[in-house]
Amino acid sequence: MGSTSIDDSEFDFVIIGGGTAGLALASRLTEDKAVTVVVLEAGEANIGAPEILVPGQFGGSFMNPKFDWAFTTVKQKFSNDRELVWNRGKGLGGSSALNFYAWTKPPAEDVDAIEKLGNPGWNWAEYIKYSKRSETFHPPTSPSLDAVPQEWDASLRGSSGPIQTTIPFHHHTIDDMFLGAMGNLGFERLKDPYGGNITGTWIANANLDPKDWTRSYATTGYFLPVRDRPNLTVLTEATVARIVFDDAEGDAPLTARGVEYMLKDGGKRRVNARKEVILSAGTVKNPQILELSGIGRPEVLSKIGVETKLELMGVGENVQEHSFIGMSYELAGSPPTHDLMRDPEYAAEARKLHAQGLGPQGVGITGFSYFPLSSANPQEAVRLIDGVAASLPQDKVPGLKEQFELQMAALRDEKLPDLELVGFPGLMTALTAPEPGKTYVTMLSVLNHPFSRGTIHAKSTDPFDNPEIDPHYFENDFDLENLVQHFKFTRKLAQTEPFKSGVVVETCPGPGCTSDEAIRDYIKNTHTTTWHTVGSCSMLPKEKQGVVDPELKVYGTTNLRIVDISIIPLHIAAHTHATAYVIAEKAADIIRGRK
Ligand SMILES: Cc1cc2nc3c(=O)[nH]c(=O)nc-3n(C[C@H](O)[C@H](O)[C@H](O)COP(=O)(O)OP(=O)(O)OC[C@H]3O[C@@H](n4cnc5c(N)ncnc54)[C@H](O)[C@@H]3O)c2cc1C
Repeated sequence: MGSTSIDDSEFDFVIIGGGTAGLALASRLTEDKAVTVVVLEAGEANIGAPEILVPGQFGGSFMNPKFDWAFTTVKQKFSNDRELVWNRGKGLGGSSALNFYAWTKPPAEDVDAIEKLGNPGWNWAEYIKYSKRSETFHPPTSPSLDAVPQEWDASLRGSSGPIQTTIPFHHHTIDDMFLGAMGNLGFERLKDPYGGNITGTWIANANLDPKDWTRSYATTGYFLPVRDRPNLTVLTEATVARIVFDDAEGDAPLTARGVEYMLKDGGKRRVNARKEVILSAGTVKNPQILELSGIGRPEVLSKIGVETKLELMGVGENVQEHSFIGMSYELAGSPPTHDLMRDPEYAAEARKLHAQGLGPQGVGITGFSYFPLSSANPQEAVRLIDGVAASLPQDKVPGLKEQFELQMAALRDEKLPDLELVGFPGLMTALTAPEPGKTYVTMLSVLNHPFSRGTIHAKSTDPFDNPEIDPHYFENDFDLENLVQHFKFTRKLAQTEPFKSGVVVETCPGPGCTSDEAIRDYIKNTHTTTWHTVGSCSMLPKEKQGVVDPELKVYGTTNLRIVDISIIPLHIAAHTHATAYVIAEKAADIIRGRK
């Protein structure tokens, strides 16, 4: 790892972005000693940083430029003109260094839908094969197992992959309340949600290494064990400005020869690619890098004064975003939660205990539930589903019709989830301040399959100028109405035992928020990114506004691929960390000709 010593040198593969997928891919490609790889990462190495490694600090490094890009969206017309902050991981490991440790996988149908959109080989069977390759699951043992009684199906888990996963040892009272009340409302408790069925309630695993209860992520799992390979070079604080192509005659495909990158001091450098350039800079930055390289929508490129080398209408389009709202409740009897960390003495003691593999720092977000709209409110589900079917702009954008058909089929399928509810052990809503000595639960409602589509485009030729992010939140009314149903369902849950006796009062938004208009306003004023944005470089047929083909190659190029979650063309009901590794593992096989 270094900073400036690779000027003008040549590598077989140049990977842009040392994040989740980028590092995983670099590690797999350099298993072949004959292949050389360089990874260029805009952020710092951050190796050994306690802000990354020690769990239980959810959001603790948000807005810190060492760890967080802290992007902002443009004003959101349907969210009361708010500009939302989008935290995304910066530095080695990317967002895997910043995330909240929830290790989840999608329903099989969501992955199969990606194949149905024109991507042979991107299905559940392949997903599970590559997901197993990326992980080592550590079954909990006593005393963890006594604290959180669990069943699991070992056949669904990996046993020798780089990312360590387990069940956090800290037991939450709120999980008993939440999952107990869901059970009393008739929702099934799943033995193991990692086999393609997630509908029901369950305890999630976390990407924690039980050896010392620290974060297992792309850096510790994929990079550090191989950092001394002579064929792997990783350069940090190197911001890629653009990909450099050979001049192509007429409509001949473009061949990438290397990339230009900028050092912190503004110095411009170049590195060359013998075989391929691979873009793994994430959903937000990939479209900007393509556009600065002359690939994208001509009207976007001409606006910023970049000559169009390759017209590709899908670049920066089809952006899909999970968004969530929280509803907070004060807990009866103040059982321990993350809230106690606000007390400096308690936090210091927690850090000491963590060093011994004990205490609340090992806390995870574990109580999860996914369920269809119809089981939240059958009458409203019919009304809303019929309403959205009638409202969809079927032919406006190429490729959307097929996506919406799959989304409608999923909405009408009473076995598939449309709602996600997660129990966060602590106050995670911003409108009310926590009171000393009191503890809280925040029920998080997550929109998984939005119908609104956003855009992300470069707004200047300066690679340090972040792109214009416009997620078009709630442009399709169904997305808002779906969250209204989430909200009402959470109120019903709070009236169900044992949740009911476990809480004193709803603190946010509070019992005064009752009319549909007030609920909508609360959602618009408080919803936030769930940090899982996909789609800006969708894997779809080119005429459907695809950017990459099923081999992840950018249309109209001979040797430029995209490998990260930006290629997901239709959002999945899962947090996206595990899926980023699936994409990288599969990409490695595609590139090595082993698929
Ligand atoms: C706050 C937060 C919480 C989350 N919580 C969870 C969770 O609990 N569970 C879960 O499953 N998922 C979670 N996620 C989502 C998950 O972590 C991400 O979806 C996943 O890590 C994305 O991987 P990626 O490879 O697509 O992008 P990233 O990991 O973001 O990698 C992109 C990399 O490219 C670098 N880069 C960008 N531009 C340039 C450039 N011009 N030059 C060089 N390098 C560049 C970035 O710095 C970054 O390192 C969370 C994400 C965040 C941000």
